[in-house]
This record gives sequence, structure tokens and C-alpha cells, in this order.
Amino acid sequence: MTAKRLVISSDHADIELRKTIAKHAADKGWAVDDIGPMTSESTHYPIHGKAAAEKIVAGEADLGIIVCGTGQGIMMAANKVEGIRCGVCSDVFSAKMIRAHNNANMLSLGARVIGEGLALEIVDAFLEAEFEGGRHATRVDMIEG
Ligand SMILES: O=C(CO)[C@H](O)[C@H](O)[C@H](O)COP(=O)(O)O
Repeated sequence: MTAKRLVISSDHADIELRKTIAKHAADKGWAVDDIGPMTSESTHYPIHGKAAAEKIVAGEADLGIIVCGTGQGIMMAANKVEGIRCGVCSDVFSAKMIRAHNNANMLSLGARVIGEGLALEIVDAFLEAEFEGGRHATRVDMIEG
């Protein structure tokens, strides 16, 4: 079976958390495309949210995970890319439900909000959940317009 493809990016807020998530997902069988940045030099989260989102709409990745200080700014940037549904999650239940009910294709995490252990649990919930379709597909289609 071909590995599912995950694109991952962040701003400077916590590149170590991003790298930890990348390794964690790779260990679970995901083909991970870590598009950086590779240093902690101050950068601008819209660049990195948009870059990861564009990989998904280009068909180069199935899902994406993005990280900034709160998860909020980089999520806003990703959601400006047509076809992206990205939510910030700080709990496991929401991470499962944004896949199951909202068919989210990106997860955003706040590295200055949650610790590494919770972040990895949230990542697992997001990556393991499946979209339920049915009435939820009707609603997601309404988001897309
Ligand atoms: O949390 C963020 C955006 O929602 C980003 O991580 C920013 O970096 C954050 O605004 C903090 O910025 P700083 O330059 O690291 O102080």
C-alpha cells in the first residue's frame, strides 16, 4: 500500500515541535514532506501556511499539519487557499472531529499553547480519523460554495 502523504510546515515559533511531529508521522508510515523552515530565524507565518496549503491543492500531499505560536495566524493563511479546510486544535476530540465531520485537510497547532505530548496525541487523532460523509458532506459542500 502506498503511504499517505503529509506536508508539514511552521514559522519560527517552534521548529523542533514541527520536526518531532514529522518524525512521529513518518514512524507511523506517513510519507512526510517537511517544507521547513529549517532554522529558527524569525519569519512570517503566512508564507509557510500558504506554501503547505498549496502542496495539498496541487495534489502533492493528502493532508497537512502547520505550526505557529498560537496556530491561529498560520491557520488563517492556509484557509485563504481555495480548497483548504484547516482548524486549530488544542484537544484530541476536536482533532478527530475536524476530519470526521468537517473533512479538514489541514491541522494547525499552537506550539506556545500546548506541549509536545498533547500535540502528538492531537496529531494521531487527526491522522487516524476518517471523514464520515453523508450529512456532513452536504455541509462541507456548503462551505465550499
Ligand atoms: O502565533 C503566531 C501567529 O498566530 C506566530 O507564531 C507569530 O510568530 C506570533 O505572532 C509571535 O510572533 P513573534 O515574532 O515570535 O513574537
